[in-house]
Amino acid sequence: MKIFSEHLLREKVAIVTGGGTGIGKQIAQELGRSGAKLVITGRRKEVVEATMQEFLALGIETRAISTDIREPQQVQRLVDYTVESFGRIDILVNNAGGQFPKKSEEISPNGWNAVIHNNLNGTFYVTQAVAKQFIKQGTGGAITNILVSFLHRGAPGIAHSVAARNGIYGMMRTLALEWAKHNIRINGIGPGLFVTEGMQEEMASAAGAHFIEQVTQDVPLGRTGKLEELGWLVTYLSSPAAEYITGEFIIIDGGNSLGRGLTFVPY
Ligand SMILES: CCCCC/C=C/C(=O)SCCNC(=O)CCNC(=O)[C@H](O)C(C)(C)COP(=O)(O)OP(=O)(O)OC[C@H]1O[C@@H](n2cnc3c(N)ncnc32)[C@H](O)[C@@H]1OP(=O)(O)O
Ligand SMILES: NC(=O)C1=CN([C@@H]2O[C@H](COP(=O)(O)OP(=O)(O)OC[C@H]3O[C@@H](n4cnc5c(N)ncnc54)[C@H](OP(=O)(O)O)[C@@H]3O)[C@@H](O)[C@H]2O)C=CC1
Repeated sequence: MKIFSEHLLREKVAIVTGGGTGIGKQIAQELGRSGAKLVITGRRKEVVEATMQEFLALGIETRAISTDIREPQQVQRLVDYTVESFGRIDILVNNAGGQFPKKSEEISPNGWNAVIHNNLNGTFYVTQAVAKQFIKQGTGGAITNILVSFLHRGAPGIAHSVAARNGIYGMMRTLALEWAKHNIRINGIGPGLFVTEGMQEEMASAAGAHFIEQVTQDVPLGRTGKLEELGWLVTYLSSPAAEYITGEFIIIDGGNSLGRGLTFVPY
């Protein structure tokens, strides 16, 4: 379904980290269908290049480059490549990330650091490099961080990831204040359960075959999310329609984080 005009983001240039797979791919596609030129990135070159070919076939102007967001030099290369390709940057989606489920008493120091480094440090490196380009351009820009629905509630089994995402949340609120004078907006969204290959490999395989069914039972709207629903939300936040929104966190989880509600209903 097409919600937004193909002209909404015309002449805008967007970087999507982790844009070769799953949620990032769908967000990139929706930004592209709304007129943005795309640079998609991830560690696996063959994955981002295959996705680029799919987007080019849809008529979306796309470039792909491999980047490990944990490496500041590679991140700067991503920014330089985007500016060389399209002349500017207007939109950043920090989607790359993830974790492995593990009881907290069993997470090794190295495992803890790996998840913090990938999610929190990596997101800062990309955000800082792109914001410097926004400031240089004098155009402002829109940044959206893909966080998790249980950011404030907590989630047993992934303490490292919840800690890292809360770190991003604190960073995001601070940068919204610091960079408002440059008209840089920075927001976050918290997806509930969206079925992707990555999610199934990392979460469902560790948590058991019924993980998805079990989580879905707790979702008031009775289903998992559709990937395009994330694409629409990020497109909105990246667009002029959201020009007065910054530092905000929006949960998109079918009501899952509301819990089951009161068991007593007064009617
Ligand atoms: C209700 C809603 C639920 C929704 C929940 C959310 C779902 C999602 O987020 S879906 C996203 C799916 N994709 C991912 O999660 C990607 C996951 N992978 C990564 O992000 C990275 O691979 C990494 C950060 C987890 C690890 O990166 P890396 O630094 O390359 O890892 P190393 O191999 O060097 O290992 C370092 C350290 O971490 C331990 N470790 C790594 N993976 C695992 C694992 N799967 N299980 C257990 N431990 C792991 C590894 O053992 C190392 O520690 P030491 O052994 O102590 O050296
Ligand atoms: N699916 C879900 O239900 C939910 C997902 N999320 C979050 O949404 C995001 C996308 O998840 P999803 O699409 O499901 O899973 P994926 O595993 O498909 O997405 C992770 C993406 O991030 C990229 N990536 C990971 N580490 C790095 C790195 N160091 N440098 C560059 N790219 C990296 C991966 O590419 P590569 O391996 O090639 O580097 C991959 O494209 C993640 O941050 C996830 O935690 C949040 C809530 C729920």
